[in-house]
Amino acid sequence: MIDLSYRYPTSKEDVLRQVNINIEKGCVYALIGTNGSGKTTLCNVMRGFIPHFYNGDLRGKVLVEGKDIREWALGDLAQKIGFVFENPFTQISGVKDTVFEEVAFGLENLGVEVREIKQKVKHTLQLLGIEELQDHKPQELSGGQKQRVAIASILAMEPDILVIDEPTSQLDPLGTEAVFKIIELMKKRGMTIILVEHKMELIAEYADYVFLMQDGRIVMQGDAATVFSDKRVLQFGVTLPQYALLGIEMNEKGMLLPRIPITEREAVTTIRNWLEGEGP
Ligand SMILES: Nc1ncnc2c1ncn2[C@@H]1O[C@H](COP(=O)(O)OP(=O)(O)OP(=O)(O)O)[C@@H](O)[C@H]1O
Repeated sequence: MIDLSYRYPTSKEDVLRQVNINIEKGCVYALIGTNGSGKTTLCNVMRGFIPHFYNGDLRGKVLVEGKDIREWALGDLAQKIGFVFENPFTQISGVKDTVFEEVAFGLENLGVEVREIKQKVKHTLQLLGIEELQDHKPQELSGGQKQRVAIASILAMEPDILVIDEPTSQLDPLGTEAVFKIIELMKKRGMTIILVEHKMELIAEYADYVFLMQDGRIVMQGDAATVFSDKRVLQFGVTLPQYALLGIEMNEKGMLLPRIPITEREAVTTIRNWLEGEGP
């Protein structure tokens, strides 16, 4: 995205302001920022809903594989970029009787041949470890199961890029962990993932790169370790992973760690090494 600015038809001012970001293949990107900072709008641009569904005023460039997003047909873009909504209830079609059919739905819409659909659905269900749900009614699943089925229905279409907007906001810790295990698995398979998430510990664990938004602008960006060791993040109304907060506090009290840990694992090793070496 180059100098991207956008205003919804009904909004008085720009909700994206001169956004410059570069998304590389195979990395996990996290979008963070306070409510209303523009994260979902940016996702809407990435998946082509802006400008294809929303009018408004879009300036600057969004290039997908070198071609401007305005020139992509939405159908072609949908095959390339999968999108998982915050609320799995919106994603489940409501017209299919079983999970198997639900996951097949997108492929049917793409006109894929029946035999191939069956193979792909089976493979996806296996990959996500939810084969046992295949004959269940989608409407009768738990929130966490629904979210996994929603993700499966997107992954079955084998997109190159997955955009996930707050996938775990409605889930309990176990459901959340299951979704992040899927994200990790997809990353290992070379998928590019763009994630909106408020739980900083999870971002620290899984994301390679972080974009921090405020008022429609990208105000900080960098690899997760760099952004999360920087106390300025707090000025933008966003919290830091608890391990980073601990590290920063220790440094401020003169207990100088060689680096700010951002995950539990890093915190344990860094503090253990510090205790064994320099120590209190
Ligand atoms: N369809 C719309 N029409 C007009 N304005 C909109 C529309 N959708 C969002 N906005 C405005 O655009 C701004 C950015 O909203 P957006 O939903 O992108 O923020 P966000 O960072 O995703 O927030 P949240 O964390 O609450 O989901 C807000 O001021 C919001 O009111």
